[in-house]
Amino acid sequence: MCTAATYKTKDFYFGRTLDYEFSYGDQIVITPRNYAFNFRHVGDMKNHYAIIGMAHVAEDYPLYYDAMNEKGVAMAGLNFVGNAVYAAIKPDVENIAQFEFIPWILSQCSSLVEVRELLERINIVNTPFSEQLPLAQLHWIISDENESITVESMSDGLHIYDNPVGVLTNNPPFPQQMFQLNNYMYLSPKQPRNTFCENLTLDAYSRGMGGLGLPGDLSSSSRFVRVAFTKVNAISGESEEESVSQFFHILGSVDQQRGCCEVADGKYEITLYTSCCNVTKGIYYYNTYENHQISAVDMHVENLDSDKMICYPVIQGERINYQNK
Ligand SMILES: C[C@H](CCC(=O)NCCS(=O)(=O)O)[C@H]1CC[C@H]2[C@@H]3[C@H](O)C[C@@H]4C[C@H](O)CC[C@]4(C)[C@H]3C[C@H](O)[C@]12C
Repeated sequence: MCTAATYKTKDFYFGRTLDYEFSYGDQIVITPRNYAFNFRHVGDMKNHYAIIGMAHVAEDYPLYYDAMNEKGVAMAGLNFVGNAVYAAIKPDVENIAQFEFIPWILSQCSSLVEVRELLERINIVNTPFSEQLPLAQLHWIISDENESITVESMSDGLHIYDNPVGVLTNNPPFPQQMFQLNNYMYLSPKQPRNTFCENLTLDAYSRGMGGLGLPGDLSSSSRFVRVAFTKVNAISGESEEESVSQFFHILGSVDQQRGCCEVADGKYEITLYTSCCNVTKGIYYYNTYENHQISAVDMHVENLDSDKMICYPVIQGERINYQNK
């Protein structure tokens, strides 16, 4: 399971949890403007917008999971198992392999308006990266500071949905996820009033009772409602520290602890990492299951005119701040 969310204070923030039972070996990867992307079916792109995100690197190629570009567009791929279907190659369209989708969009779009234009000509195709790294069944959230969309490639074609709540999890398809929010419109951060029966004396005996009924389990539809409720009600100061901290708290509402979601005998899904992109400033923040300290990589500290990928290892291991030794 995975969850993605957007958040706006003074700057625009975008991030995700990546939940799985093992890591593919991830790094924070910057592809500067002159790193050549060799797209399988549409040829080479020698220069483009710079990109930073979490990726698995194979054959000197960044297989991004989530990323943003220097122009303020961000996107993430989340599992969509059993529903994602990629097309065969077609003439007169831009055939982009599933693993190329993030670089294709982020290398050339400076806004969601441009993303929508590019998506009119795209065909997401079923070309695998390699035998060892076959197709991943994903859907995507793409955002700038003004709007978000969800992209789902299914057996009946490519769907592009407005995503007015700015969150995404996994199955079922996005329209069903949005529809179920109707069931929770009574939820509120305020204390409830007794509308049950005026002749009964009912007591709001605990704080937080306006949220009674918010689903607490780890299923993707429950996480969708929970992170949506948390995100739309979350209040933060405008400073970078307050905003980043609040963003991690929002995704903390759907954090997965080892042992609570068994995926095979003795194998458990956990939140391997949580990311928070300051999309306005190009800073990639993250923490991991084993390291709660927030680490960051700022793309603008690097030479973004380079033609070589720049990689930073994910820092693991808890760093505990002893106060008396
Ligand atoms: C497993 C990840 C998704 C996590 C997730 O959504 N879990 C939910 C599980 S479930 O639905 O609830 O069952 C996905 C997100 C991005 C994926 C990676 C990226 O797409 C990049 C490449 C793409 C290659 O085709 C396969 C390897 C890969 C390196 C992918 C491996 C894996 O499928 C990743 C890491």
